[in-house]
Amino acid sequence: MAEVSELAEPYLPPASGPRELQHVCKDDSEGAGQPPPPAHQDESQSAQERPFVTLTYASSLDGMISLSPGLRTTLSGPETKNVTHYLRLHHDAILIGVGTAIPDDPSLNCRYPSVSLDSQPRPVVVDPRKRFDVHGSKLAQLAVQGMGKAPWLIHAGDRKGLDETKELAFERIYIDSDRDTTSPSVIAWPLILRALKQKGVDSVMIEGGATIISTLLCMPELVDSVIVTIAPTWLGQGGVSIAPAATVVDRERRNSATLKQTAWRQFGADAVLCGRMRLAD
Ligand SMILES: NC(=O)C1=CN([C@@H]2O[C@H](COP(=O)(O)OP(=O)(O)OC[C@H]3O[C@@H](n4cnc5c(N)ncnc54)[C@H](O)[C@@H]3O)[C@@H](O)[C@H]2O)C=CC1
Ligand SMILES: Nc1nc(O)c(N)c(N[C@@H]2O[C@H](COP(=O)(O)O)[C@@H](O)[C@H]2O)n1
Repeated sequence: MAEVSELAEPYLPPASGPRELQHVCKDDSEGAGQPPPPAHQDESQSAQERPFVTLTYASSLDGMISLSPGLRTTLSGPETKNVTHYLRLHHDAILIGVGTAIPDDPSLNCRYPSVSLDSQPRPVVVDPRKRFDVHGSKLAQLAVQGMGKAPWLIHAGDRKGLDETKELAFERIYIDSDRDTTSPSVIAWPLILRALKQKGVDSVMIEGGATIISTLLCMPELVDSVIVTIAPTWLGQGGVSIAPAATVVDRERRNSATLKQTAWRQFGADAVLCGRMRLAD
């Protein structure tokens, strides 16, 4: 536990404890080896209107997060799964997309012994068109058993016409779709994050899947920390990879996303990389 907190604490939401950086691998990249600034150091408008956002996932050495679309794939060993539970305990909410919720049927709770329901994170599923059958899900089951908070389901829809629907085991939240896109089921991320903030969520850990992580890596202004487990294995072609959209400036390819203030540590056979998003020049 001490090793996890030594590595992760500087990258956690502000209320989560002291922020001193240790165990940093020195390299030549910007900020490596330097203590990262306190969370939300530049208090921009967006930082106040949204929760602290951590992106986290487990990746293979070929940048894959599952063997094939919709196939739950274990990459983290027990030691790094423990890191995930530590991180879950330090966030108000855990968010995934419906593309993960349907195949994985996840629990999304912190499975440390004797964690009270009050300290459990709120599971949130972005499911614009209500594809997820929450009634039979593990999330609803855990909520009824008092082992996790009732999940929130985010749907695309006109808030004026549809009130929030609350049930014992889950709650539906409707957010207008993004008027800037042609798809009626795409919700702008600032609106999703603002809705969470308005409902009292001060920190959210976004665990996947590939679509959501890849999208948010292209929105560094919305992301405070990135924590990636790297497992010493290759999943092979045909897997689901994390790959932000290509960036082309003046017809030249540029890196799409880069971390700064990185810190690494080994847990079992896996490495855990922590960093902050470098904003585009
Ligand atoms: N190794 C790891 O750490 C993890 C692996 N996974 C794996 O990832 C795979 C799933 O990835 P994906 O299929 O990409 O699914 P995803 O979980 O990223 O969900 C994508 C779906 O979420 C909804 N969505 C996303 N952004 C939205 C927005 N802005 N507005 C409205 N709706 C939005 C859409 O319905 C979209 O089809 C699974 O195989 C799962 O096992 C998932 C999480 C973590
Ligand atoms: N940290 C991590 N390592 C892996 O190897 C994974 N496959 C995932 N997946 C994410 O964790 C969710 C499952 O959580 P529960 O154990 O059911 O609580 C899954 O839905 C992905 O978001 N994560």
